[in-house]
Amino acid sequence: MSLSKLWDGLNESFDCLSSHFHSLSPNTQKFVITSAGLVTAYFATHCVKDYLHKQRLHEIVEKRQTERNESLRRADEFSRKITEARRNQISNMDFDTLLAALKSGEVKPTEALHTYQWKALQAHKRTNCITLFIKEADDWALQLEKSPPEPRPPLYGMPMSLKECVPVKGYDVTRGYVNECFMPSERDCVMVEQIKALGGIPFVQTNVPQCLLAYSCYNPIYGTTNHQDHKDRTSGGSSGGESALIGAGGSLLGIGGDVGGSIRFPCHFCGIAGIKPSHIRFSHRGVQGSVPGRPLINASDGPMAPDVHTCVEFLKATWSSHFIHERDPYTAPVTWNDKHFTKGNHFTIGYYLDDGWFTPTPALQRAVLESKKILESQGHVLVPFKPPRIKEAIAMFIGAVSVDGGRYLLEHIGNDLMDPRYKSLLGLYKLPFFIQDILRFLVQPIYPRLAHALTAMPRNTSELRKKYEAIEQYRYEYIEEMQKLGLDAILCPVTVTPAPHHEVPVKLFAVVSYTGVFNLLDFAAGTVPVTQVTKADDDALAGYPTIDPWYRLAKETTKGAIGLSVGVQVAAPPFREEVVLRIMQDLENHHKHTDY
Ligand SMILES: CCCCCCCC/C=C\CCCCCCCC(=O)NCC(=O)O
Repeated sequence: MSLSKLWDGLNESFDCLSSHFHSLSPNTQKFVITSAGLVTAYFATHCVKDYLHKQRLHEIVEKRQTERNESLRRADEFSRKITEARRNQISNMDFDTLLAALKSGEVKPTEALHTYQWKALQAHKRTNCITLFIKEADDWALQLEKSPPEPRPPLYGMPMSLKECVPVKGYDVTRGYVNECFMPSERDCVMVEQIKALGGIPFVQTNVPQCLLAYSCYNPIYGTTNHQDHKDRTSGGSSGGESALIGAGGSLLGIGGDVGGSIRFPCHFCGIAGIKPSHIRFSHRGVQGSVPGRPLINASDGPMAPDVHTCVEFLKATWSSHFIHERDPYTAPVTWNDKHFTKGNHFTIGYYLDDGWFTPTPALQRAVLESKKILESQGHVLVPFKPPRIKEAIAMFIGAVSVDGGRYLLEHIGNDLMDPRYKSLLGLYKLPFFIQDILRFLVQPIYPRLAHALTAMPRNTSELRKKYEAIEQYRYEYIEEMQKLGLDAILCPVTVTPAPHHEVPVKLFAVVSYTGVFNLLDFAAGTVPVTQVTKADDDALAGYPTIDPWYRLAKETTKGAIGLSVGVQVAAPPFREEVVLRIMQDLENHHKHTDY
């Protein structure tokens, strides 16, 4: 339609309305004018309020960025308190060597701290992984130096990094929301209390995606964190600041959190190791996840490190006493079980390459097959395992994190500055249920998996109760399948792709079937790097399915990913964390002696 035609049309409509208006009685005319005025005033007030709110949020971001720059500057200044030669010397130490040097007094806690402040800054330049340095760390290190030389606590002087949502007194837990800036935690969470009691020094907080329910890493306060070697790819999420920092050498040990894979995705993407214990082995007092009120999908904190061995040492130390249970009686009083971890133990392990819901790209399947062979060569018994009803399990997972139909996320992101990349996901949540039903009907023939995801959210309390009942049943069904085969643990892919491009994860949420199932089951689940994407894997992508937009996206983002790290996932029922770690350690030991 040409502009002049449009103009003529508008004029005609206006004339028509105007003649109708003049034919009305004076009182009705007054009523129409007043109502129009009120409606206009309402919308104008709303727009102004919204504008002022956004302005205030931008000011908060600016203030926080100034504070962050000052925090980085200060850390840089402190990191220069030791000579470059000494720093290089400490820098080259692995976890065991540094810990031994700290305990023997060969390295002082302040020296270790200054070295890691410097290394973290270098990692930050590559990845944008740091939110704030913890300025009290210097005092804590000095206090440790002044403490009597014996007995040295197990993590004496070891600098440790924390995902931003692990509460530290005096520091925010923003979860990437601007609205939650400048609301510092009033006390340390139990994990931080324990780290300090063990002699560890929390020294830096790391970036997360806004809302935490994502395996990418960007938010409007601190920006986007990238993979240490590929700016255009994500370091993962939601513990993506941790994986980038550790992957780039800026920390030897960090704490992440996991509700659907937030430790395992980033470890796999960045080529490091990590484990999410079952939630009953760590306290969650004061710890906020993406969405509160998930009785059957709980948050699990856990260690992330360059290697499995460091995770083991950390967990041995934290579970060496009843420290956690004494502070939080809702946790189980279970200490480290060395019998399960003993070297040479042989386990029966169920394995699968494909969960039947989302076929992994070639490198991720190869990683499982090669790990199977390695574990067999070490005396473990590997048997094929078909995880039960994964299609239903993913719907249970989505339903359990969206018990309110996504309201909590919509309200929090809707009232904040939003990264536009979240639009598509929030768009789905925004749709009223009857539109979701229509959409489901329309997409069923071409995109049946999305249609299935659209059935996942409970619509009333009765459906919610049924959802919880279904999860309880699923847990026992899964355990029974394992018991029938005499399985101690499961070996499977971590997800579907290696580190994807930043914008992919929020669209490709369906891959959470591989990680989310173990949150649903509350199993211990960890990730260890075992290989890298090869040219042959890239070529094999030609045969990868393209039957729906999710598959096409997975294929597209995996193209050209040669050299990217690939991990495998190991999982076992609650209180079998040590079994998971033993298997991960066996894989790691094999790779230590053979370059992959
Ligand atoms: C109308 C249907 C809408 C479906 C919307 C799907 C909602 C999200 C479901 C899955 C998200 C998958 C990403 C999970 C990544 C890891 C999340 C995690 O562990 N976060 C930590 C935390 O929550 O604290």
